[in-house]
Amino acid sequence: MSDVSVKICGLTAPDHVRAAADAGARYLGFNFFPKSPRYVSPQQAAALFEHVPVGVAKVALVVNATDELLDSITAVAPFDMLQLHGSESVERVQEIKARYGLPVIKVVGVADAEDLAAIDTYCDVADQLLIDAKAPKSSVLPGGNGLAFDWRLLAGRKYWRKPWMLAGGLNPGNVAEAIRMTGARQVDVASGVESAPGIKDAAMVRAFVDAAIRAG
Ligand SMILES: O=C(O)c1ccccc1NCC(=O)[C@H](O)[C@H](O)COP(=O)(O)O
Repeated sequence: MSDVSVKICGLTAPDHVRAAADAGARYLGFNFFPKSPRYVSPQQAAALFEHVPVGVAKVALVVNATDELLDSITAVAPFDMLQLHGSESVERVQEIKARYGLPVIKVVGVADAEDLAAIDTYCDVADQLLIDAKAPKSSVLPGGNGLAFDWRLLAGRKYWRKPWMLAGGLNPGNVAEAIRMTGARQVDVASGVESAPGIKDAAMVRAFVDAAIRAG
Protein backbone atom coordinates (compact mmCIF):
# COMPACT_ATOMS: atom_id res chain seq x y z
CA MET A 1 0.00 0.00 0.00
CA SER A 2 1.20 3.53 -0.82
CA ASP A 3 2.26 5.86 1.98
CA VAL A 4 2.06 9.00 -0.16
CA SER A 5 -0.48 11.64 0.90
CA VAL A 6 -1.86 14.36 -1.34
CA LYS A 7 -3.00 17.91 -0.61
CA ILE A 8 -5.17 19.64 -3.18
CA CYS A 9 -4.95 23.38 -2.63
CA GLY A 10 -7.19 26.27 -3.55
CA LEU A 11 -10.63 24.69 -3.65
CA THR A 12 -13.42 27.09 -4.51
CA ALA A 13 -16.52 25.01 -5.33
CA PRO A 14 -18.42 22.04 -3.89
CA ASP A 15 -17.76 19.78 -6.88
CA HIS A 16 -14.00 20.52 -6.63
CA VAL A 17 -14.08 19.56 -2.97
CA ARG A 18 -15.94 16.33 -3.67
CA ALA A 19 -13.66 15.47 -6.59
CA ALA A 20 -10.57 15.89 -4.42
CA ALA A 21 -11.99 13.92 -1.51
CA ASP A 22 -13.35 11.14 -3.75
CA ALA A 23 -9.98 10.85 -5.47
CA GLY A 24 -8.34 10.21 -2.09
CA ALA A 25 -6.74 13.54 -1.12
CA ARG A 26 -5.81 13.63 2.56
CA TYR A 27 -5.66 17.42 2.87
CA LEU A 28 -7.82 20.10 1.25
CA GLY A 29 -6.54 23.68 1.13
CA PHE A 30 -8.71 26.81 1.23
CA ASN A 31 -7.03 30.06 0.20
CA PHE A 32 -7.53 33.36 2.05
CA PHE A 33 -5.07 35.46 0.03
CA PRO A 34 -7.34 38.13 -1.50
CA LYS A 35 -5.37 38.48 -4.76
CA SER A 36 -5.52 34.78 -5.51
CA PRO A 37 -7.91 33.41 -8.17
CA ARG A 38 -8.47 30.68 -5.57
CA TYR A 39 -9.59 33.07 -2.82
CA VAL A 40 -12.59 32.13 -0.69
CA SER A 41 -14.17 34.08 2.16
CA PRO A 42 -14.46 32.42 5.58
CA GLN A 43 -18.21 32.01 4.97
CA GLN A 44 -17.60 30.33 1.60
CA ALA A 45 -15.05 28.00 3.20
CA ALA A 46 -17.52 27.07 5.94
CA ALA A 47 -20.15 26.21 3.30
CA LEU A 48 -17.62 24.09 1.37
CA PHE A 49 -16.85 22.15 4.56
CA GLU A 50 -20.25 20.46 4.24
CA HIS A 51 -18.75 18.48 1.35
CA VAL A 52 -15.60 17.39 3.19
CA PRO A 53 -15.72 13.83 4.55
CA VAL A 54 -14.62 13.10 8.11
CA GLY A 55 -10.92 12.28 8.22
CA VAL A 56 -9.87 14.69 5.47
CA ALA A 57 -7.91 17.64 6.89
CA LYS A 58 -9.16 21.16 6.13
CA VAL A 59 -6.23 23.57 5.79
CA ALA A 60 -6.51 27.38 5.86
CA LEU A 61 -3.86 29.03 3.66
CA VAL A 62 -2.89 32.55 4.71
CA VAL A 63 -0.09 34.95 3.80
CA ASN A 64 1.37 37.10 6.60
CA ALA A 65 -2.05 37.12 8.24
CA THR A 66 -2.95 39.41 11.12
CA ASP A 67 -4.66 38.02 14.21
CA GLU A 68 -7.76 39.88 13.04
CA LEU A 69 -7.87 37.87 9.80
CA LEU A 70 -7.11 34.59 11.54
CA ASP A 71 -9.78 35.32 14.17
CA SER A 72 -12.34 35.97 11.43
CA ILE A 73 -11.47 32.72 9.65
CA THR A 74 -11.33 30.44 12.67
CA ALA A 75 -14.51 31.90 14.18
CA VAL A 76 -16.51 30.85 11.14
CA ALA A 77 -14.83 27.77 9.70
CA PRO A 78 -13.51 24.92 11.90
CA PHE A 79 -10.13 24.32 10.28
CA ASP A 80 -7.81 21.43 11.22
CA MET A 81 -4.56 23.14 10.22
CA LEU A 82 -3.12 26.51 9.23
CA GLN A 83 -0.73 26.94 6.30
CA LEU A 84 1.50 30.00 6.60
CA HIS A 85 2.56 30.92 3.08
CA GLY A 86 4.25 34.27 3.68
CA SER A 87 7.42 35.49 5.36
CA GLU A 88 6.21 34.65 8.87
CA SER A 89 9.08 34.59 11.38
CA VAL A 90 9.79 31.74 13.78
CA GLU A 91 8.32 33.90 16.57
CA ARG A 92 5.14 34.56 14.57
CA VAL A 93 4.71 30.83 13.91
CA GLN A 94 4.99 30.19 17.67
CA GLU A 95 2.52 32.98 18.42
CA ILE A 96 -0.04 31.63 15.94
CA LYS A 97 0.28 28.09 17.24
CA ALA A 98 -0.25 29.28 20.81
CA ARG A 99 -3.18 31.55 19.97
CA TYR A 100 -5.17 29.15 17.78
CA GLY A 101 -4.07 25.74 19.10
CA LEU A 102 -3.93 24.35 15.56
CA PRO A 103 -1.09 22.50 13.84
CA VAL A 104 0.85 24.76 11.50
CA ILE A 105 2.33 24.01 8.08
CA LYS A 106 5.10 26.54 7.37
CA VAL A 107 5.97 27.09 3.75
CA VAL A 108 9.60 27.45 2.72
CA GLY A 109 10.30 28.78 -0.78
CA VAL A 110 13.23 27.18 -2.55
CA ALA A 111 15.18 28.41 -5.55
CA ASP A 112 18.68 27.23 -4.68
CA ALA A 113 20.61 25.22 -2.08
CA GLU A 114 20.95 28.19 0.29
CA ASP A 115 17.20 28.27 0.77
CA LEU A 116 17.21 24.81 2.34
CA ALA A 117 18.60 26.14 5.66
CA ALA A 118 15.20 27.66 6.46
CA ILE A 119 13.71 24.18 6.55
CA ASP A 120 15.84 23.25 9.56
CA THR A 121 14.99 26.56 11.25
CA TYR A 122 11.24 26.08 10.94
CA CYS A 123 11.44 22.39 11.92
CA ASP A 124 11.80 23.66 15.51
CA VAL A 125 8.40 25.38 15.56
CA ALA A 126 6.15 24.14 12.75
CA ASP A 127 4.26 20.85 12.72
CA GLN A 128 4.89 20.32 9.03
CA LEU A 129 6.89 22.01 6.29
CA LEU A 130 5.76 22.66 2.74
CA ILE A 131 8.70 23.01 0.39
CA ASP A 132 7.54 25.07 -2.57
CA ALA A 133 9.19 26.84 -5.48
CA LYS A 134 10.14 30.39 -4.51
CA ALA A 135 7.86 32.79 -6.37
CA PRO A 136 9.53 35.17 -8.84
CA LYS A 137 9.90 38.72 -7.43
CA SER A 138 7.51 40.01 -10.10
CA SER A 139 4.75 37.56 -9.15
CA VAL A 140 1.58 38.80 -7.45
CA LEU A 141 1.14 35.39 -5.84
CA PRO A 142 3.62 33.92 -3.35
CA GLY A 143 2.44 30.45 -4.42
CA GLY A 144 0.19 28.72 -6.91
CA ASN A 145 2.33 29.82 -9.86
CA GLY A 146 2.84 26.40 -11.47
CA LEU A 147 6.61 26.75 -11.20
CA ALA A 148 8.88 23.93 -10.12
CA PHE A 149 12.29 24.23 -8.46
CA ASP A 150 15.20 21.92 -9.13
CA TRP A 151 14.13 18.71 -7.37
CA ARG A 152 17.74 17.51 -7.38
CA LEU A 153 18.26 19.90 -4.44
CA LEU A 154 16.25 17.46 -2.31
CA ALA A 155 17.65 14.24 -3.74
CA GLY A 156 19.09 12.01 -1.05
CA ARG A 157 17.61 14.21 1.71
CA LYS A 158 14.57 12.15 2.53
CA TYR A 159 13.94 13.00 6.18
CA TRP A 160 13.74 16.21 8.15
CA ARG A 161 12.64 16.23 11.79
CA LYS A 162 9.08 17.09 10.76
CA PRO A 163 6.79 15.75 8.04
CA TRP A 164 7.07 17.73 4.83
CA MET A 165 5.24 18.18 1.56
CA LEU A 166 6.66 18.88 -1.88
CA ALA A 167 4.96 21.56 -3.99
CA GLY A 168 5.55 23.77 -7.00
CA GLY A 169 4.73 23.02 -10.60
CA LEU A 170 3.49 19.51 -9.91
CA ASN A 171 0.92 17.99 -12.26
CA PRO A 172 -0.40 14.51 -13.15
CA GLY A 173 2.42 14.05 -15.65
CA ASN A 174 5.39 14.85 -13.41
CA VAL A 175 4.35 14.03 -9.85
CA ALA A 176 5.66 10.43 -9.97
CA GLU A 177 9.08 11.64 -11.13
CA ALA A 178 9.10 14.34 -8.44
CA ILE A 179 8.36 11.75 -5.75
CA ARG A 180 11.04 9.43 -7.11
CA MET A 181 13.68 12.16 -7.20
CA THR A 182 12.96 13.76 -3.83
CA GLY A 183 11.63 10.91 -1.71
CA ALA A 184 8.63 13.09 -0.78
CA ARG A 185 5.88 11.24 1.07
CA GLN A 186 3.44 14.14 0.72
CA VAL A 187 2.71 16.31 -2.32
CA ASP A 188 0.68 19.47 -2.80
CA VAL A 189 -0.79 20.97 -5.96
CA ALA A 190 -2.89 23.97 -6.97
CA SER A 191 -2.62 25.07 -10.60
CA GLY A 192 -1.44 21.70 -11.95
CA VAL A 193 -4.94 20.22 -11.63
CA GLU A 194 -6.88 23.18 -13.05
CA SER A 195 -8.50 23.89 -16.41
CA ALA A 196 -8.28 27.66 -15.68
CA PRO A 197 -7.01 29.62 -12.67
CA GLY A 198 -9.17 28.63 -9.69
CA ILE A 199 -11.13 25.97 -11.58
CA LYS A 200 -10.19 22.45 -10.58
CA ASP A 201 -10.61 19.72 -13.20
CA ALA A 202 -11.98 16.51 -11.65
CA ALA A 203 -10.19 14.25 -14.13
CA MET A 204 -6.86 16.00 -13.52
CA VAL A 205 -7.36 15.81 -9.76
CA ARG A 206 -8.05 12.07 -10.02
CA ALA A 207 -5.06 11.52 -12.34
CA PHE A 208 -2.78 13.46 -9.96
CA VAL A 209 -3.83 11.55 -6.86
CA ASP A 210 -3.62 8.20 -8.67
CA ALA A 211 -0.15 8.98 -10.03
CA ALA A 212 1.11 10.12 -6.62
CA ILE A 213 -0.28 7.09 -4.82
CA ARG A 214 1.07 4.69 -7.43
CA ALA A 215 4.51 6.28 -7.13
CA GLY A 216 4.60 5.78 -3.34
O1 LIG B 1 -2.57 29.18 -5.10
C1 LIG B 1 -2.53 30.39 -4.88
O2 LIG B 1 -3.18 31.21 -5.55
C2 LIG B 1 -1.70 30.91 -3.76
C3 LIG B 1 -1.73 32.27 -3.48
C4 LIG B 1 -0.99 32.79 -2.47
C5 LIG B 1 -0.19 31.96 -1.70
C6 LIG B 1 -0.15 30.61 -1.97
C7 LIG B 1 -0.90 30.07 -3.00
N1 LIG B 1 -0.87 28.70 -3.27
C8 LIG B 1 -0.15 27.85 -2.41
C9 LIG B 1 -0.14 26.39 -2.55
O3 LIG B 1 -0.25 25.67 -1.57
C10 LIG B 1 0.17 25.78 -3.87
O4 LIG B 1 -0.39 24.51 -3.87
C11 LIG B 1 1.65 25.70 -4.09
O5 LIG B 1 2.21 26.99 -4.09
C12 LIG B 1 1.93 25.04 -5.44
O6 LIG B 1 1.26 25.72 -6.45
P1 LIG B 1 1.26 25.15 -7.95
O7 LIG B 1 2.65 25.29 -8.45
O8 LIG B 1 0.29 25.99 -8.68
O9 LIG B 1 0.82 23.72 -7.84
